[in-house]
Amino acid sequence: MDFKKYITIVEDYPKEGIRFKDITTLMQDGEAYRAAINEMAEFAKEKKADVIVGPEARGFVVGCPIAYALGAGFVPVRKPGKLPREVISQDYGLEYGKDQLTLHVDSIQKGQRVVIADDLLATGGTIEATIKMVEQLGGEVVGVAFMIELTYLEGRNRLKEYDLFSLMSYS
Ligand SMILES: O=P(O)(O)OC[C@H]1O[C@H](OP(=O)(O)OP(=O)(O)O)[C@H](O)[C@@H]1O
Ligand SMILES: Nc1ncnc2[nH]cnc12
Repeated sequence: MDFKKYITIVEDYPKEGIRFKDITTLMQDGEAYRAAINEMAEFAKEKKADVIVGPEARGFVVGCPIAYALGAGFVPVRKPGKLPREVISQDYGLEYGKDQLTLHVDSIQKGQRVVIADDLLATGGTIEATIKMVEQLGGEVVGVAFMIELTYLEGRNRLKEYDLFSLMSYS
């Protein structure tokens, strides 16, 4: 399937100079959404993932259906103040800002095989911060999966040690 035809590019959003890749037009098409998730789920299955970890908010849209397809658990990574119990946290930078991510301390068991899923890889800051937290809890990151990779931001260079899957890329 030509997934790119379902993505809408929005110029200068949320800041001037950013070409925003909007996945909502893919999600609203049932066939395209299912086909995209199925391909990502196939990768996670090959990696024998026990748990899928996804960062708020678009990582939920991608990570939850992958977890469901595999019968694996889903663990949310959230922005500060959103998880109700004890968390670990990690600062990170974005293509258009700076933030912090958090993860429940008891969400990953030592030695669990973890695939991290998100809609898009830009600078890699979000995923790098997520990986650090998963590893801090003793999880083994066996793969990282994205719908979209922005190759010009070279996020992949920060993830050299990890098996990376992306459905489509923009250069
Ligand atoms: O590779 P990076 O430079 O870290 O950028 C990619 C991240 O940016 C977006 O999330 P955003 O923080 O905008 O949050 P949202 O999913 O809540 O919209 C996107 O969903 C990725 O998680
Ligand atoms: N260009 C972009 N489009 C959509 N989401 C993003 N997250 C970071 N950069 C992005």
